[in-house]
Amino acid sequence: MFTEMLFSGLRDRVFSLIGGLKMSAGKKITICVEGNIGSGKTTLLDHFAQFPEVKTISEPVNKWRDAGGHNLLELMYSDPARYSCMFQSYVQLTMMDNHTAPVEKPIKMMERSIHSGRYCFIENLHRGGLMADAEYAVLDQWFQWITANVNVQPDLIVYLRTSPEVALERIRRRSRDEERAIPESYVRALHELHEDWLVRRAQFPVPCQVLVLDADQDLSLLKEEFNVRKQEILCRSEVKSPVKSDRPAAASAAAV
Ligand SMILES: Nc1ncnc2c1ncn2[C@@H]1O[C@H](COP(=O)(O)OP(=O)(O)OP(=O)(O)O)[C@@H](O)[C@H]1O
Repeated sequence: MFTEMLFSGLRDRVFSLIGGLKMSAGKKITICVEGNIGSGKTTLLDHFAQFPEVKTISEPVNKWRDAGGHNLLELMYSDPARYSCMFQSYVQLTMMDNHTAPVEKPIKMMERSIHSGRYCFIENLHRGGLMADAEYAVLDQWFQWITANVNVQPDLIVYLRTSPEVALERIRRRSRDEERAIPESYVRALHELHEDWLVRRAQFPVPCQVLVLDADQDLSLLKEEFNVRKQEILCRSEVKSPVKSDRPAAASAAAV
């Protein structure tokens, strides 16, 4: 028991040292926070914003609510069949912007990624009959081009895993104007797509290691877990029970 503790302590120190060396060699780390609507992504980012080595890029939804004076989120929910392709093309642009934004600090932590846009949201709209085949094909070709030519590769995904019931309850409680009409089926379908992608790995590639956190727990307890697992979340120690990447190291996208 004592030897085990000593060994795991030593191992964490080694990983932390490697993380430190990676950063001191100028390699910046990007962490993407994923999870269903209402899973607590902004809470996690707000929590980590206090650390001097972390630059957070949170609430991309604010950009979607004010794109050149247009609330694209509202348009999308008011008539998804008409506006979801336009909306998702803007999401891809804003996500690519966030992935490539230069930061001074060693760690960039961003809310969502271009990957969840494609594998969860675009997929959901197309499967649900709200996006035409041709629109889906064009968005997919943009996605394939971007992931092959631009560095949108995260080092770690932190997946805030909720049950659809908890996500729905949080969405109802915060009552964001545009989200009032979200059907329960939409949140359930998004849950299944996050699970397919990040846990079951049923259909789409996972671009990096995944750390899964139980985000059904009360947000104050979740914040305690953020503290306890800070080293793992910041890529400084080995991720316990990770979901591993599908992407061979050599296949990662070229840097821009
Ligand atoms: N590709 C997309 N990526 C993210 N959100 C999208 C996308 N397409 C549509 N949306 C909508 O944007 C809104 C924001 O959802 P998102 O989960 O990104 O943030 P959030 O709910 O504020 O996060 P949290 O509550 O976990 O902090 C939701 O209404 C969601 O349905």
